Amino acid sequence: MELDRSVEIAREAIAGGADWIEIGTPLIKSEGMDAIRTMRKAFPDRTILADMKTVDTGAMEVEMAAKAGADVVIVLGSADDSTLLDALRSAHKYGVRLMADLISAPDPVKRAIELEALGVDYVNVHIGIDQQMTGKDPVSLLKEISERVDVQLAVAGGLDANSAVQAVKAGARIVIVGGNITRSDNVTEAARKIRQSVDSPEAVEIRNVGTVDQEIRAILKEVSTSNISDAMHRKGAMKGIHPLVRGKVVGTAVTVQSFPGDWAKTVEAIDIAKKGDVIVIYNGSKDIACWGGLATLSSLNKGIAGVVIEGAVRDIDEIETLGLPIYTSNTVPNAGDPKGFGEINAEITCGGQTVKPGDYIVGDESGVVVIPAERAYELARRAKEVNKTEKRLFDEIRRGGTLSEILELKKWEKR
Ligand SMILES: O=C([C@H](O)CO)[C@H](O)[C@H](O)COP(=O)(O)O
Repeated sequence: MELDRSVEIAREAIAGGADWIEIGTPLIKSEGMDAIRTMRKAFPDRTILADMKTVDTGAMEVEMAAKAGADVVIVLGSADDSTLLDALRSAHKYGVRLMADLISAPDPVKRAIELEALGVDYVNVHIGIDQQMTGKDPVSLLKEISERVDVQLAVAGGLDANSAVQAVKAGARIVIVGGNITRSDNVTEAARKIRQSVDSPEAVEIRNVGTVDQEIRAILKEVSTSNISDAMHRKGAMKGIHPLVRGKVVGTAVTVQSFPGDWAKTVEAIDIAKKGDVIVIYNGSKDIACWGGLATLSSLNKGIAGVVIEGAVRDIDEIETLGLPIYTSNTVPNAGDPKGFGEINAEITCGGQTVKPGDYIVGDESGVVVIPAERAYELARRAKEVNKTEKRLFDEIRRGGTLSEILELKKWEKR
């Protein structure tokens, strides 16, 4: 099934204008050389690129890929020269071309010059998927390398219609696109967009993604708390906190440590919070409210994005009319008194999660997740990848079949 799905995705990508089919390393690891054989058979006229990521026994791995039907084989650029030279001998013997991949090479510019001298057919300027999640992209490196070598350059690393144009302008002859085509819910359309932008770069308007914070917020608005929790290896979700008023919340935390029934700090936090912040409160009592309608209206006046409370809320009818998204563990009619104990913007625990001021908080109909500020960009990007994969799966299930069939659940159960 894994292979059937890949063939189908490749077919849809070709319909959108893809020239080459790259067989990615994960598919090769999962299915072995059969992945190459199957693609060769399905697409006899296409160039098949086998991403072997060979780091040793260059000759043997190139031979295997060539005999299975590859036209171009990827060897790691950071492999020893002896591996590259033997891979080249094998490539010449079996009539395939060699692409050296600069992924994680310590000095990629120097290595590109060396690889050209060794005689590889292509050098791939590649930022790996994990590196992409930390904000790296291949285009600036590509510019630098293209000024120093004449060998044909390929580029890969999270490219979309926008960055593919920049890559072509920076000197790429081959544009390798993975997730932005294969995980799309409309593979043909996604491939067509990339094709158009590569063919007519002048027609593409280069968009500005803004500050890192703006980019994080924009991505988090697109994804769900479930996507984020998956990206965090199932962590990050608050326990026992549920949506009270419908609506999505994305913002940075202003934290409040307060004590049962004491609503002074919870309300003072509204004055400290800035537009777009989320107030996150630990109150410690599910039986006395520390938040109500007047606090909610005050929050709306300040542009606060939402409120998360481990504790109790009252004035629910008013709050529903006001519409500020609130997540809480309980509702009661009775409030306590403003005594002034507690702290604003200290590290707290809310819903079983540690929350620091400035952490990103996302709430939706499923609940609330906390994203540590120092990993927010990476986790937002990873959540976006989860979201893309799910969209693709939705599309496949809509065509018929079931989730376990499509994922081959039985095959991948732990043994
Ligand atoms: O080579 C790749 C990666 O290392 C996993 O094997 C990808 O095919 C390559 O990065 C292209 O995919 P995207 O980065 O998702 O465009």
